[in-house]
Amino acid sequence: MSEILLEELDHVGPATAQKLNDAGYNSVEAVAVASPSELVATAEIGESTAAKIISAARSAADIGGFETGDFVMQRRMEVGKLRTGCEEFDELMGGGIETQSITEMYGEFGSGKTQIAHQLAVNTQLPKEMGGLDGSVIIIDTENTFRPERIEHMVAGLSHKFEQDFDPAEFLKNIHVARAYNSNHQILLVDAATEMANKLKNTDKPVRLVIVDSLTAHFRAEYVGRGTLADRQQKLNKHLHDLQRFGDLNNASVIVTNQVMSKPDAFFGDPTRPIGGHILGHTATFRLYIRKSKGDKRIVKLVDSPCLPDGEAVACITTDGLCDA
Ligand SMILES: Nc1ncnc2c1ncn2[C@@H]1O[C@H](COP(=O)(O)OP(=O)(O)OP(=O)(O)O)[C@@H](O)[C@H]1O
Repeated sequence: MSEILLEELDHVGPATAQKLNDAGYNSVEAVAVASPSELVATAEIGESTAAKIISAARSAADIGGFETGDFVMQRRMEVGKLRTGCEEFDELMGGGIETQSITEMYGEFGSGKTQIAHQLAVNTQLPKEMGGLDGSVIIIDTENTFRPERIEHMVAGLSHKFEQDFDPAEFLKNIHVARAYNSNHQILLVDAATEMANKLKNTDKPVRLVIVDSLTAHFRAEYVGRGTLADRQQKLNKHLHDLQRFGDLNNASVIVTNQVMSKPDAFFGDPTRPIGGHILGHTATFRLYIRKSKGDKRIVKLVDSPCLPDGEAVACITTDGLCDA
């Protein structure tokens, strides 16, 4: 990320910098990739000023351009796989949840998205030979669903599974949780996450997982009605790009949850369509549709992945956490 502040750009005075900040454009990069009409609408500045600001931001920003295939290959070779605790689920994902990718879990209320997210927050901390990423975790919690007790249960579950004494307190110490109070706050927390990740970068527990649970709840509550759809998608899109960048820079997995509409008759179209619609579909690299089955069983369906066949896995959610059915 560039060290240059917005107010240091040509054509940006303190008042405009403040407006841009309030609208969620808090870095030179964010402005550089915005469109003039976006800035006009959100920061209340004229079209020609907007264009000048964007052009200044583009010259100043540290925006990645082209890179050679061997470099891309090298980065791909560093991709880690985070095991879920359920073998069938891991197989479905080609060995586990990938780092440097966004994995979206969508499903109805109570389908188990938050439970799986908790389990991944625990597993990430395990050493690689146990299926973890030897890292720490950042959770952006939008609905107050993080439960430290569940982490304790799941760590106890791992102790049974690996016949080894894991200390739940140690696991809790490596999970950094922030409540997001609205969508703008949620977007800003990715910057805070970047700061945290930079701090932990050279420790023995660098950040290897970021969870946004729920990705879409605030956006859905704040942008109501068809007229606001474009704005909502634009903001969500920016947020997802920030998250993807975070994943790339930190070799971290990004998990986002998304509730699907549960009252089919109240909406148009397929009731199981996730809320973010098209933009989310194209940005999330792996999309998992989670649904409840009999008892504690859950069906995990992989939907359009770039390099894996679509398919389904059955997993169980128990007090000890996620396990084989
Ligand atoms: N301690 C536990 N032991 C066993 N199962 C549990 C436990 N806690 C929660 N569950 C299971 O997880 C379900 C809740 O799942 P979860 O909160 O992950 O849903 P969600 O998909 O995140 O829903 P929402 O969209 O409302 O956030 C419960 O209905 C229950 O079946």
